[in-house]
Amino acid sequence: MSTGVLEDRTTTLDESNPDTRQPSSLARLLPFLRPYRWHFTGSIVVALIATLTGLVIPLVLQGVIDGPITDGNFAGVWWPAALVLFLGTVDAVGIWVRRYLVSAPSSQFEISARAAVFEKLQRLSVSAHESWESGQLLSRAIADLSSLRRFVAFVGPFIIINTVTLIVGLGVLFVQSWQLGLIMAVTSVPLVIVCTRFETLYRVVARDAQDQAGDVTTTVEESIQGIRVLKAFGRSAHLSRRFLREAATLRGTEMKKVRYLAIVWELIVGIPPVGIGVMLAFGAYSIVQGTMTAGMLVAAMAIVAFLLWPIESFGFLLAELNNARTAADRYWEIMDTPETITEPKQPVPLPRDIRGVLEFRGVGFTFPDASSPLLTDVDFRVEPGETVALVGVTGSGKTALTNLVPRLFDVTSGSVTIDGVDIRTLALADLRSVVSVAFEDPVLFSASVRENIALGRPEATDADVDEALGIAHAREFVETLPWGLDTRIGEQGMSLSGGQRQRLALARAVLGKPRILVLDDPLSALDVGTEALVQQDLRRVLPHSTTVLVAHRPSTAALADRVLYLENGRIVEQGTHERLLATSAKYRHVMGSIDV
Ligand SMILES: Nc1ncnc2c1ncn2[C@@H]1O[C@H](COP(=O)(O)OP(=O)(O)OP(=O)(O)O)[C@@H](O)[C@H]1O
Repeated sequence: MSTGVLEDRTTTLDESNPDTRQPSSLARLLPFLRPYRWHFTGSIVVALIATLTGLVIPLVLQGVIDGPITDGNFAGVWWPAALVLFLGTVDAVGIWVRRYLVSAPSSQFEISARAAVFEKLQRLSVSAHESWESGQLLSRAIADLSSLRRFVAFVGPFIIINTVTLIVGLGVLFVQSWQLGLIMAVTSVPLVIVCTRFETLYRVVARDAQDQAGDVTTTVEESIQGIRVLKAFGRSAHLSRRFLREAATLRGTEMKKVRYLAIVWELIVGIPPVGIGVMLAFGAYSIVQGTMTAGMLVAAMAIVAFLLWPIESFGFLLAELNNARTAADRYWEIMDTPETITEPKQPVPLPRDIRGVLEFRGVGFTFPDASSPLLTDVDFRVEPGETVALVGVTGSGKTALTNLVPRLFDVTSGSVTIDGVDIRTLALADLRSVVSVAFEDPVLFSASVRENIALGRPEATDADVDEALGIAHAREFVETLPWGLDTRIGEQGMSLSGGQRQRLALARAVLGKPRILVLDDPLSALDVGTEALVQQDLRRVLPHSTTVLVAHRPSTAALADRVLYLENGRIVEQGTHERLLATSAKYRHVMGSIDV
């Protein structure tokens, strides 16, 4: 896959001007939370009540010191002690209720956002997928969404809770003694400056770290998928070095994050004691002067001690806020990718009793990232029951042409029609219900043989599946599998040979005798004997469909009623296989016949 887009994406955040980031990427997630708005509001209210009860304790302390203790009345301590116990219980219950209220909704948020990104990936065109590295997609769909869940469950609420706690605490301090409140407020100014600066710096490294984690995921994923090639070519060590290099880069960025965090923590933890010292000195002086009671000073100190955690937690909360913002930016980069293969606004219904006349009319096609057209003025018509083979040198555009029929790509000029209807005006589900495809590289999923074959037609009966297996000459080997049709194959199941996989992909394509069949060199991995057997049966079923068949071998081309010879994206010759063999030197060359 291309790396260019990754490079583009890692630089979408202009480091010199961090404000180029979409400011509302987190706010755009609110619709996911709307169904649980009362849970989240309730959890914040409960947490606020629980936290603010803690602020009452210093006032109780003041009452005890200036009252019963000063008066030597020990019996007067019981009620305040019971009150403190009650406030502590309220705090503990509040913590539990808050967690109870947010845990299920925040997990549900993660699931919904992940489902939305998965659906978006399904809707995105093949070209969009080709422009993203798979690891980047994985890290966005998995790690970034976990970071967002932490944000909605914990970080976001606590930014609100701690801010309110600080404001209320400062207010109580001002009411107690405006001088002590002022000292505390002045001490907060450097903290605000530190936090703002930290926020700006951390945002850039947070983005780098998340992109680099995507690179590492890509390398791991590629090394697992390509393990055979890597081993066969002895390149495992090379990939290990790449992995270690990327992991080291990521480690460097993570260490940078830790350094920023350490500095900010140091300042956040270090600055308040200066204020506390000044407050203590002022308080002691005031007590001596008789303008403040000992209880007032103890209460003020207890309030400041109570506010230390909300202050200190801001370093961590701001770091998490930035991780979440970057995660949200990266999430919306996927969600905002334009969908190029779209449903028509008002789909034309499929013609009743569809015949399956497939026509390419003046078709031109250029890949989205290519500078010149691949296909030019391609005109041909395939009648129902007819089989047309596409032949041409490698890279001449045969696969690209077949991809236009199920709209994996859209034509850039001209049109492709089925029974005279432009396929772009049909609903995608309708189009794909009449077009069946077998790709050159047969992809099987982690599922049973039956599920793999009935992928496009889940309603297919056992008899349909059996017939398709028969046509692809796959019945025998499927019967030898441990659980027959129910054997799990694909990535996490039984390994099959290339020819077996290809036959299952062919069975999947011919299942239910589709109106239009697109086969990209479907027999290339079969031995000559098996190929001959499959061809015999294919010959029997092809007349039921309109078939476009990419052929590299004479035996495959011979299945077709007509052959189109592609050169530089144009059809330059056409006729029956035999006629082209007899008349075209180019054709004979491509078919591997000795030129005469
Ligand atoms: N996604 C893409 N973006 C840009 N160019 C592409 C893309 N996919 C394929 N190409 C280029 O388009 C050209 C035609 O590719 P295509 O796969 O259609 O050839 P083909 O005739 O089927 O070849 P083969 O016989 O080797 O299968 C090639 O030069 C290929 O590099």
